[in-house]
Amino acid sequence: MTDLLEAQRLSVWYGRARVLFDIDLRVGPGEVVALLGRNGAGKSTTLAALMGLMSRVSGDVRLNGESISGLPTHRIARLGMGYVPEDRRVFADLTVDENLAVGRRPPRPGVPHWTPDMLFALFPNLAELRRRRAGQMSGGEQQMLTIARTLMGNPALVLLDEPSEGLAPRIVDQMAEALGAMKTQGLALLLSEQNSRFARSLTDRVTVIDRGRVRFHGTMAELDSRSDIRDSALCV
Ligand SMILES: Nc1ncnc2c1ncn2[C@@H]1O[C@H](COP(=O)(O)OP(=O)(O)OP(=O)(O)O)[C@@H](O)[C@H]1O
Repeated sequence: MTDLLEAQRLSVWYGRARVLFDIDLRVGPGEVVALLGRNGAGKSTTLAALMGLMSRVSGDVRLNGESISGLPTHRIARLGMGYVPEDRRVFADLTVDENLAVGRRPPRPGVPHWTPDMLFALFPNLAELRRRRAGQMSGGEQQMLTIARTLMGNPALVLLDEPSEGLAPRIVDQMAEALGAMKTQGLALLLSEQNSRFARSLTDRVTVIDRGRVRFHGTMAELDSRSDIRDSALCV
């Protein structure tokens, strides 16, 4: 079966400094893949490069078998890739309902078609705040709204950069539950995290990067038996 997302030999430079070295990565349809690594390992840069946000890049990235290397971000989004960066991207002056309306795109064949009601079932907190301006919501609520708005675009795959970062423990549990429900709907996810605790129950495969290089590809169970990788490349 064709992978939904496949990156081969992805390399990125910030100016003259190379920060990613030939990263290979793949996500199958409906699969959840965790990109793990310490602070500064290159997770955010990898996701930004996949989304077409980095200017100095080499390698090949394919979505549904078609090359998206060099395409501008809005074209990649239109082809079905959603992106939730680490810093929340809500329209602060717009209400929750209005933020969702801004994200709305036509349904896409073969992938979940999200409606506001489905999203409010996924994120019950947002249902109670429909008329609240996003700028007046907590960080966790804004994070949920960013994800919900991304889902309104009916993506086939969502890249999530450290979705549990900075959230209160109770909200982290809600986030993990929501990601599980997204997976159940058939959505593929590529999420970056510093450690393997969050979302481990929904992760099908793991890629560990360290100083811009892939150190490990495999299942969570295989990673659990690799104390060398966990000790040297992860925060545990
Ligand atoms: N704008 C930038 N200019 C120069 N170097 C950068 C820039 N952003 C990141 N880097 C460097 O690129 C490398 C990878 O950073 P990146 O943010 O991708 O790591 P990360 O694994 O996502 O870490 P974090 O958990 O802190 O987000 C680091 O060495 C970082 O210092």
